[in-house]
Amino acid sequence: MKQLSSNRCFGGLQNQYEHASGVLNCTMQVSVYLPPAALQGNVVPVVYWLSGLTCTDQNFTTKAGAQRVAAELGVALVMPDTSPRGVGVADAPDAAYDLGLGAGFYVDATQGPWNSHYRMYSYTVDELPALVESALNLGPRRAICGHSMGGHGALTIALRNPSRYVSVSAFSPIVAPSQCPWGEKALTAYLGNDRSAWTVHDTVALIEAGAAQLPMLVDQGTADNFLEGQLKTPLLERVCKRKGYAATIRYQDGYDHSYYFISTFIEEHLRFHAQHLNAL
Ligand SMILES: N[C@@H](CCC(=O)N[C@@H](CSC=O)C(=O)NCC(=O)O)C(=O)O
Repeated sequence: MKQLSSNRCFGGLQNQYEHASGVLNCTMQVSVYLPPAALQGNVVPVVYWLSGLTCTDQNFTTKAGAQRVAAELGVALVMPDTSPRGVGVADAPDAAYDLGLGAGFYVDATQGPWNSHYRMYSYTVDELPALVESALNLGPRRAICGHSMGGHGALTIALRNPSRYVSVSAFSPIVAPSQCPWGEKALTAYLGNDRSAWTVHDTVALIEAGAAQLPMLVDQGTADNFLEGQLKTPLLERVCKRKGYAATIRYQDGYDHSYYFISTFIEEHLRFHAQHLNAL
């Protein structure tokens, strides 16, 4: 990994790196916060953060204000980009914000022209942790968290890989991409028309199918413009109740979809993850 920048932050370091990705077939950027404990030579656990539509590795890094609590708790934060990038990487024909660049949806595309680069599921689950954790001496204890499209990514990735993550949390996640316009558009493009291929990338469908329990926290703002049409949190509440899945799902009064919401509650999410990361 080539270091692009490094800034002292709450006694730790906020770094940005560039690396070649064999899985995505392009060069990627990733931001990493190293808490003071890591700089003192301790092997610290990691919270992976997955961002939403239009984001890069920089949105959460610069807007969420997560570093102060990560420093206190002694956890590293890893913030990847949301899609492959660069020359030859396909984008939506109309440069739409909800498909292509900035909108990888954390799936491995099987359909052209996306399938030569868009493999964000394998990148997030396998390639990135292997690279970052060995290069920076982090882990192996991990938690995963995300927002909106990234909340969908965090939930589906954790549900499919419960042995790799001790806990999962999400802000305003797309809980059922098979049942909303953002998800239907992206999953059709990346995975094709056969909806049976979509179910492993749909939180509600995974829980319906009996996914293993792991500690799960979800926060959703009541003033979020996307709640009714895209995020559909009640579908998650209903499937959890029906299947006896013990998730904590909270509605936060008056909060919208923005990083102001995330910055308000990120401390609670990091403390939730630290409780499980340190229990091992
Ligand atoms: N431009 C779009 C909406 C884009 C948007 O709100 N992106 C969110 C994530 S939405 C779900 O994945 C985001 O995180 N934006 C970056 C930020 O820094 O706020 C529209 O106008 O509808």
